[in-house]
Amino acid sequence: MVLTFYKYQGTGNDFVIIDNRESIVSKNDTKLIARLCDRKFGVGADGLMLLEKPQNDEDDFTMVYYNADGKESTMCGNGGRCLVAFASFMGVVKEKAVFTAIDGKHHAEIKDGLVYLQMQDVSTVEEHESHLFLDTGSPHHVELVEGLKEYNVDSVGRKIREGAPYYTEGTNVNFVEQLTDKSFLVRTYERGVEGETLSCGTGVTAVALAMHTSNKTQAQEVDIQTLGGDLKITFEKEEAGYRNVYLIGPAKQVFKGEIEC
Ligand SMILES: N[C@H](CCC[C@H](N)C(=O)O)C(=O)O
Repeated sequence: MVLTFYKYQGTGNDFVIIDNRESIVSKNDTKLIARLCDRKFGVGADGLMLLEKPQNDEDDFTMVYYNADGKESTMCGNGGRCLVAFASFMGVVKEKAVFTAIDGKHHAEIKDGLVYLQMQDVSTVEEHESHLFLDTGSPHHVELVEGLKEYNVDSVGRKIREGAPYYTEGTNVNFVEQLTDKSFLVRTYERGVEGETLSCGTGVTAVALAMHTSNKTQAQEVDIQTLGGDLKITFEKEEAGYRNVYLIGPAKQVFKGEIEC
């Protein structure tokens, strides 16, 4: 079968996207999905998304996300932004979108060439001695480090991801360096890619909320620099946690292709 796919990237986090509204790809074909994400034997990507038919009247579409290992995973923030851009490119939506992903309903808007993606509310931010932990649709361990540019993200990130208390379930690991009173540099070891990615959307969202929780910033609009580009996170602090959390940034189509599979 010849499969048409689209390659997108959001601040360097890259994805294969397939319009699967006619169910050409079976949702549990782990082997095919891992092959498509393979950077030597396939297209190559950090993850893959299927654009699926909506499951209810309010939604425009459904998002299904897979890590590069071919297994369905939790929410992908950069992937969600890319899927909204793809849905607009395909004429499924104009500049506003409502869709359901594994962590629930999301509203999004394309404005001034950027995709604004509303993330789920976050009710709990765990504060530990050396780090913070929270779930922004995917699990995130967040720790401040010095000299982040030279830091060995891959090996230290892997140890944390595999060790206590995460073990097999794992977590994403975000290393942070404060730049100003409302901006940070972030590098992320991403679960399921099992390596550093150029950026991680749910990760930078977690960092922004963690830095606010630990009083490193009082701002409710935080700028994050990643190796793949710049993202902005806006949010409202409420009694217990955070709401109206938005992940804002670019999402670009790199190429369209066909692959025999
Ligand atoms: N690999 C992550 C999901 C994708 C996260 C990242 N690509 C993002 O933009 O949020 C996990 O298994 O938790």
